[in-house]
Amino acid sequence: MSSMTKPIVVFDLDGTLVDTAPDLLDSLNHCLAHAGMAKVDPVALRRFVGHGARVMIERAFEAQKNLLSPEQLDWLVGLFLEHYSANMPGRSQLFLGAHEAMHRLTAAGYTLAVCTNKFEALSVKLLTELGQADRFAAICGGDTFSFRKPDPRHLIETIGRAGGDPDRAVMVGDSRTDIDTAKAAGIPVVAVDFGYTDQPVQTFDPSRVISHFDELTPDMVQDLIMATAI
Ligand SMILES: O=C(O)COP(=O)(O)O
Ligand SMILES: [Mg+2]
Repeated sequence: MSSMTKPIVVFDLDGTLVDTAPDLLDSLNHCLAHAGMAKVDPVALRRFVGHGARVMIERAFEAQKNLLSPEQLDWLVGLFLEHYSANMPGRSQLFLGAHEAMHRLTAAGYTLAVCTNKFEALSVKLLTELGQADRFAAICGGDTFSFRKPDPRHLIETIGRAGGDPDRAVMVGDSRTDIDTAKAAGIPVVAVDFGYTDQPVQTFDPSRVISHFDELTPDMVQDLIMATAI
């Protein structure tokens, strides 16, 4: 571990940094309407997100007993991407206090990065349109590598691209996927309880749970890194 390497905080995107659900829902419903299927409501969406657009669409169709062929799924993913990308940033906004929390961490000497199962191009575009992309030393999506969360390599390689050290890193996420990923990587994980999960995040035993970004302080992050450094 080099003393020159800055400690790093890696954020999940959908449901953690940015409240994207209204736009994901609009674009998913656009696909369902095209296929003559019923719309999904915001509560049901929570069961479908977390593993990228392809899995979201597949699960939404499965829930209506519609099993898609790979060709149909390809077509629907294309339809989704076109609609979602064209309407971006839509109603998506940073969660309350996220801006200030990132600013505090950067001022305290932390590197920031994003590790998301969203497509990389969509993630970069969304963060750019929200004026946030420049804060991050790396933005790695579900298609950046040949593996993605919950594979711990997605997190480890994101840290690598950002010039960080996995021994001085903390993950922040909203789902079981994020918590499992961080645990498998041996990295402490702060769970937000306002994101997209159909079970309470406490169920998955994260290192900490926060209900507002005001709670994510440099002191908390440092304590978590110190606790794993022994
Ligand atoms: O959009 C998804 O399904 C997952 O995205 P996330 O990894 O940023 O939560
Ligand atoms: Mg998420």
